[in-house]
Amino acid sequence: MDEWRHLLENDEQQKEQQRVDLVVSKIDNKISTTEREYDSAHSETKKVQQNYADNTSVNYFEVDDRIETSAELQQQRGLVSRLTENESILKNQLDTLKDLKKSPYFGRIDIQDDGEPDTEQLYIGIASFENADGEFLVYDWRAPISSVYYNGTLGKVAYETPMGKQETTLKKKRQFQIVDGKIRNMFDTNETVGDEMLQSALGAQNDDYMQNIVATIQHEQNDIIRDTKSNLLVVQGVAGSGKTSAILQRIAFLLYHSRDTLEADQIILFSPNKLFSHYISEVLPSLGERNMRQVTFDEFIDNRLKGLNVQSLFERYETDGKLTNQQRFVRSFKESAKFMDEAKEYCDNLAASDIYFSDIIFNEAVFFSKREIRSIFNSFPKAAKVSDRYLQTKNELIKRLKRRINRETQEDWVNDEIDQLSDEKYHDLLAGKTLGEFQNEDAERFFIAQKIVTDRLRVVYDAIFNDNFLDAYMQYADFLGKVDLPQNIDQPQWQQAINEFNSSIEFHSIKLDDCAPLLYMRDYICNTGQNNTMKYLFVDEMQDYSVAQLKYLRYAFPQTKWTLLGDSEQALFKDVEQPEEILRKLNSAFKVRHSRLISLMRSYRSTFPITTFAKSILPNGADIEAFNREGSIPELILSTGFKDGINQLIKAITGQRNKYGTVAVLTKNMREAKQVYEQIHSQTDATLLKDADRTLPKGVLVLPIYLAKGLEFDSVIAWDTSEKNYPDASLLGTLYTIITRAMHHLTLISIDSVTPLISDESLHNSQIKIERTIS
Ligand SMILES: Nc1ncnc2c1ncn2[C@@H]1O[C@H](COP(=O)(O)OP(=O)(O)OP(=O)(O)O)[C@@H](O)[C@H]1O
Repeated sequence: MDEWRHLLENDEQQKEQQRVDLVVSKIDNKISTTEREYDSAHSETKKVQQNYADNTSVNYFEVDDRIETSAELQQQRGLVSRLTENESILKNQLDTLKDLKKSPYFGRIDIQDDGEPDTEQLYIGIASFENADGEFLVYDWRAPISSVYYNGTLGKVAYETPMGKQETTLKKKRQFQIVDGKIRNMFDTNETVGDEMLQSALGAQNDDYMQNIVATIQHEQNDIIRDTKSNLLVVQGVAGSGKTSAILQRIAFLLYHSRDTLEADQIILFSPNKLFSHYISEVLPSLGERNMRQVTFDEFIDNRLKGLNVQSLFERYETDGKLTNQQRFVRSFKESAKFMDEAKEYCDNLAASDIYFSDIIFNEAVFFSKREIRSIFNSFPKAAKVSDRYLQTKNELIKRLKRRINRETQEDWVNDEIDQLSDEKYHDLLAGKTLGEFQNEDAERFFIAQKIVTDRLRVVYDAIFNDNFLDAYMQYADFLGKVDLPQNIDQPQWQQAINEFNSSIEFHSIKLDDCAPLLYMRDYICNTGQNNTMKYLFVDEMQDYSVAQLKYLRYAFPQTKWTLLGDSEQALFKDVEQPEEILRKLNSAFKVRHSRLISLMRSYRSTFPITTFAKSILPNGADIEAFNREGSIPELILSTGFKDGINQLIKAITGQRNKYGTVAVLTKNMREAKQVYEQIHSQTDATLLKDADRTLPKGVLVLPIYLAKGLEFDSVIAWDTSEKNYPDASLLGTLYTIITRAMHHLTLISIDSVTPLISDESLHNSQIKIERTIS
């Protein structure tokens, strides 16, 4: 009987292979024609570019000729950019076709619509592919019907289309693993996506880059990927549950779903660190899409507070010792939605006399005094919004500057300067004007004089344009002095916080908790800092953001739909907050309609024994579902003192390095990472990773956990999980995050007695293998 089934299966596989061969040959033909189109597009672009280059060097000094040339050049420039765009579209098509050729599809569904006599077979791959008659040989995984593959079990199924919900009957679901045009594996399944496929995807060794998960997307991940209705989508997912994978697939999905209205650079992702940005950078290109914008919160803030040394979240981890209760209250007040609301209210009610205007200085003298600026502000109706009055003040300052420029053109120094201009410089200043355009010589001279004075006074213009006439730091300090304090904060503690703010500003630096409210106040008064072109905003590791920071992002990107992802258990150096609580806070802070919380409880990254151990250290760990992948039990090495610990570490590294491509030694902070690195680098090929690093080398890596957020490694060694180093629950998230970076193997090294965060129960239940060194 078994033999009979085997023969049948073989027969089926042969038939499927024939189809793969056919599709591959059609893809091959398409590749050839696209290559020809690409070559001719490329030579066309080169020809036009050459022509453009030849033309830019002619007739430079004759004003009249230059105008003519410039119109012609503009036309050519437009042509070059159209041709380059066409060329890059063809190049993308070629890349996608080449990927398709290797593995044209990964799924097949057989469906039968009501009333139809036959079933239809649809094949699903990373992109669609049609034959010459317009028949789909491969359907894009994002097409409406493809959702059936990810969601449905056999029988009646429904799927969303642009025309509304459709129903059909799913008769068969088949999965393929096709490598270089050959079917390696195929099987029919009734599950969402069979476990065998997942096993093989997850069992692979870590790569430098994250892989797309298109062939094995799970049902609950599919909900995240295909959600187009929520304005605020919050994903709480346990470590390794595929949050990051799901949002990258979601971005690819959105780009497909709204391809006429959405561009990749209208999507922005806030990522936890620069290594992470690099790690995920290949997922979208592997799906044939361009990458979205990516930025870390630190980079974003740095860019907006130029000239100040902004404390990063990482510096905060490193420098903050244990906070007193009062310090914690101050921080959480500054990070709250209430504080931001108070800041807004303060700004809305500012009278002219309350605003900290600054003089605009030119050549060490006052050009516009703060008194003048304040009286301009005061001249606009008091009923108007402060930001409107401010904007009108800005416009008035620009008007006055222009008048000053016109007056200044009559001055002797300007005439002297014009007389000394070389012909070449003179023509440069005329840029774009023909001599005949001026009524007379005086008009021409006035035009040149205006240019010279404008150039000279550019600093004043820039000061107005960049809002330097508002002293945002003083304004913020004034707000700090006036805000209503919550009951739990003592006045002297608050005064100390104000003093600290003032003295750090004197040294051109600012603490992280002051950044969001200060920027918000400055931008809100000045009517700036808003980007209206972004349509989607994603925040990964949302538990690392304060509500105040998220509120500022909300202000900065007002037109965006939000997707926030995180894991409340992975909060570093702070207490855990429940996801429902986070959503409640965000809902009330943002006042959005259509918000949704999705929880992912299944963890895919680590082997079963590692996830089982990770669960055991969390109070609610039992809710986490471990994906069933075999592996060895995590090891705990109890060393006797630092020196012994380092010896054990070197031994563990050597053992792991024989088996795996990457072994990461993860520490609590940078200080420890440096200390460990110093001790081991002469005996291992270790690399110490720092804040600014953007790429992940292979081999042995030593890094603090905050740089490893969102990443994963074949083998992880957690450094010094001792009682001394992890004394209480405030470090539970840190330890949990370290443990869950491991894909295949986990070792913990503890100097003397182990942290109480690892319970006796897990030690006794053989969830971890203990080794003691003998001194
Ligand atoms: N459906 C899937 N198919 C194949 N692999 C998957 C799937 N879902 C997740 N994975 C794999 O599991 C690992 C963890 O995924 P990912 O990094 O997206 O999780 P995460 O929830 O963002 O993790 P963390 O919060 O711990 O950083 C990755 O290697 C990813 O490729």
